[in-house]
Amino acid sequence: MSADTAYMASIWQQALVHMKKAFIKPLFETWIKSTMPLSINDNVIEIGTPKQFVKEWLESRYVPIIKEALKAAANKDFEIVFINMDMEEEIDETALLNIDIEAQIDVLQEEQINQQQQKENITPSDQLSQPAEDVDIDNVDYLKYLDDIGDIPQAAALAPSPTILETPSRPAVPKTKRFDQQPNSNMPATEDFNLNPKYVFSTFVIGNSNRLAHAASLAVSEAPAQVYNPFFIYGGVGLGKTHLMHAIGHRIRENNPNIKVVYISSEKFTNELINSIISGNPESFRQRYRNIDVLLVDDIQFLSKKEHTQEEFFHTFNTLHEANKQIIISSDRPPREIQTLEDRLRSRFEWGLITDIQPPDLETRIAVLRKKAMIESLNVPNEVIVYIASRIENNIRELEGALIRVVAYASLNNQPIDIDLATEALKDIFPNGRPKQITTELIQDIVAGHFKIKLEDLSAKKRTRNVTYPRQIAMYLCRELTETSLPKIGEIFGGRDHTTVIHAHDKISRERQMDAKLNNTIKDLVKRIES
Ligand SMILES: Nc1ncnc2c1ncn2[C@@H]1O[C@H](COP(=O)(O)OP(=O)(O)OP(=O)(O)O)[C@@H](O)[C@H]1O
Repeated sequence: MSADTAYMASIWQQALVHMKKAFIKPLFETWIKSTMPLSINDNVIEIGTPKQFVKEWLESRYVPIIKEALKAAANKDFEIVFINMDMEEEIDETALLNIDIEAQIDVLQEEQINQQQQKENITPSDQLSQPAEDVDIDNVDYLKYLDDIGDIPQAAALAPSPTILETPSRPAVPKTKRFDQQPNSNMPATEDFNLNPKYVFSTFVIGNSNRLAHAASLAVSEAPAQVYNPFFIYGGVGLGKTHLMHAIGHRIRENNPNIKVVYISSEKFTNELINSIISGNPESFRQRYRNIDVLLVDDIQFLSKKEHTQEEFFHTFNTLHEANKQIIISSDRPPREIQTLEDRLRSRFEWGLITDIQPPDLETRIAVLRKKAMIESLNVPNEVIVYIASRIENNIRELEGALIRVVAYASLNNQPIDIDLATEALKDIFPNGRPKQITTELIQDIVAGHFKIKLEDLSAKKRTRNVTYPRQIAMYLCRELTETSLPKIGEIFGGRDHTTVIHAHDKISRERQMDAKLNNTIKDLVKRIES
């Protein structure tokens, strides 16, 4: 054992002792014990995790506690880099998550008891001091409001109310002890707006780009208003935000059919508000949205510039949140980037959990298409699936659209689905025709050319940065763009171990999120590889 390794092992052992005290037992046993220290270098320690989702979960939630334990052990501050080791053993993600939820609920319950105790000590004068922003909604000038043309969405202005749909029936799961809210009784329980029966958890494909959003959505649906409230999901067009919101709505209703779940887009919210004002009955609107248990508002970015709708939504938000009702919001960008969103609304969105969905990697895009084909009982050859998935990167709606187009084309022409038919059916979308075969050799060639190094350097033993960096990028691209296995990639790059490939992939994925220049270089390389 080298001196560094011995030092690292000793620090980690001591840090574990601190963490054992800091975490409750089930959390320690499930999340921390499965990790291991990999390397230590000045003030950076690399910690291996058995799976990607463990890495993401630790990164997003427990870094401060682990850092504190390391500081207590080594008497200095460490930066932690988590590395997914992709271990073979199966880990039940949902079980881990549940343990986490249980632990959080314990903490929350404790907090609630503390708050209750504090409330009981509040003096009457304390209760009178309202926050300055709590404006009386009844004093809003609605004539001015109607003049405020910016509040009327163009295409859908004054649209009728959303259709009322039932959620698909599944035997009701007995109410868990955590889900102890009293459902609101002012509205029939069946009044669930627009929950699409196809958007459920079982049809949602989990990948690196949406794993955290999915895990948090599950947590919210199992313990509404108790873990993350509000829950804010953001991400680009067609990446599954609406799907996840509906899935939460369905799951909550499956667990308790009496819960009133309302899904609405922010445009419809605006339209309904305007309709209620025109018909002289704004109170009915307020009653409708303030007497529910779970409010799902999609595409909240459309409220930007709509001051009065924001005002109304602010009060709806407050009423529901104070009554301990769950609020779930989606947007195409994080709250701080929604222009002209009032600060008080923005800060409320930041009370809970904000999570994002990124564009899916190739693996996830293939899995989405396979799942879609399976659900619709479509017999689509793998090469056609890979062809579509490698061409549409940023939008799952478009990905599904392309698949449907190919299937329809085959059916109309009464031809079997193969790569030639797919090329023909999609020629307007992919004018370049047949896809080029992406090989590890092609990737190596393009990367070496870009970095002006010799092709052999990528598989040589050299460890200078001008070679290791391109090598890591090339390994990353081989993993992203080809279906070559990890050991095979290691072998191609000079007989390296598969853990080196995992490390390279992890490092470049992480750095590309923080380094715009690297991100652009990779996009550029991908374009050249695929063109
Ligand atoms: N991970 C996924 N697994 C399976 N299907 C998915 C996934 N993500 C998205 N989809 C599908 O892609 C389509 C678009 O998803 P969705 O409407 O949820 O996107 P969105 O992010 O809300 O987009 P927008 O910003 O346009 O509102 C839907 O048919 C949805 O079922």
